Amino acid sequence: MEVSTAMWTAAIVGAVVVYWFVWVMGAAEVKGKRAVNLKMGSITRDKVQDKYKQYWSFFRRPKEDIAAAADDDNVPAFVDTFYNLVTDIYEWGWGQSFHFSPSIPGRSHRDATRLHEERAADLIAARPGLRVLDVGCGVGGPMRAIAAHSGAHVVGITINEYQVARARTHNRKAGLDDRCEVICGNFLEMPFADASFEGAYSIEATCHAPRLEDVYREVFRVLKPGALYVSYEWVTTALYRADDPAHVQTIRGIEAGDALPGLRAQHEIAEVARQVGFEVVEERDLALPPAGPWWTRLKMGRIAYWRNHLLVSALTALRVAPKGVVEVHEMLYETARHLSDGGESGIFTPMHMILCRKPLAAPPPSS
Ligand SMILES: C=C(CC[C@@H](C)[C@H]1CC[C@H]2C3=CC[C@H]4[C@H](C)[C@@H](O)CC[C@]4(C)[C@H]3CC[C@]12C)C(C)C
Ligand SMILES: C[S@@+](CC[C@H](N)C(=O)[O-])C[C@H]1O[C@@H](n2cnc3c(N)ncnc32)[C@H](O)[C@@H]1O
Repeated sequence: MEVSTAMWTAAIVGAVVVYWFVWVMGAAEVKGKRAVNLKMGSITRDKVQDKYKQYWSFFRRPKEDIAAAADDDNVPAFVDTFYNLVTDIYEWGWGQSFHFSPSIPGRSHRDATRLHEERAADLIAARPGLRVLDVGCGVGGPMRAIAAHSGAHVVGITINEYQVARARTHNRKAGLDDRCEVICGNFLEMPFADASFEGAYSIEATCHAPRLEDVYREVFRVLKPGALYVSYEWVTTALYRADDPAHVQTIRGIEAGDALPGLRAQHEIAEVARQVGFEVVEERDLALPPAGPWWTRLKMGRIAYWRNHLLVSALTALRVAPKGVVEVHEMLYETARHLSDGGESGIFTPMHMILCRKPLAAPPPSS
């Protein structure tokens, strides 16, 4: 073979490999983002690394320190920063639904995710003609599944502007923008009138609230009497021992890498719901058998991790992705390790389900 032919062949093979690596493998989820489009939300390129450092020094502290420094009120702002940093990576590597679901033998992750979302819609009896609130809606994966499944009109709220833009784009593309609305706001002080919704749900979102009662009280306020609310909560289980250093390390790792001001214990959830005036209809850990393990999807393996790591490193070196993405990706990888340790050891669940009803004649909530 002539030298020039060999060089051309090598160049073509190289181009195909790069194309496959970045555009095909880079879109880890079929409908996810591509790695070449990784932005960092509304943060300008030159500020990404600084924002990451600020985020990390805020959330790596234990909850007692966040509370002692009277930093509770700053939590929503740092949660907003967190979602600027991770939203594109989540979409790229996970899809448009930012939550876990029990694995189902023989079914894809996408099916398992959709069924977990439809279960929430069924629990609150969402149906055509009802106006339902999605508390902490992300980029709207669950909202679209629930609107399509139930026929209800869904209004989502998220603290992060960038997610609002992404969710609206996805809603339009899915042809669901007439039934899916997205509002930017704080779920601790919602911009909605009293008794303006006929149902509500939150999927792995209220764990970001420094005090769960603040968000439950707001949900209670905006629901009509008789309406149902279901939440999938992140909690520590009865197996968690605060005197076991390995347990503490796992839970601290989950909190720091997921912008959580402090995980609550499973038994506290119903107490808080009742305290704000809800009637608790049902409570169940959806991760318990016969449910298949939710954490297996997280065990991406060294090869997949290195592929993604190499990709974000290369894109940063080429200045396609902003500086700081590699650090954020590294943090997520560590977080995934803590999450799967938490799942495997049984000390943590991301799907403690609580179904509540606002009583028809509401007694005054205790403060
Ligand atoms: C409910 C929340 C988020 C839950 C999950 C959607 C995310 C938690 C950890 C995330 C990930 C960890 C590892 C990443 C990996 C290193 C990267 O290459 C591709 C994306 C990940 C798989 C990423 C995807 C989303 C998570 C699973 C919290 C915040 C309350
Ligand atoms: C892990 S994501 C889950 C998103 C969505 N429920 C899903 O399953 O795809 C958590 C969501 O809660 C939102 N959130 C966190 N704190 C919030 C707050 N104080 N007000 C409004 N939204 C908030 C985040 O912006 C994000 O959209």
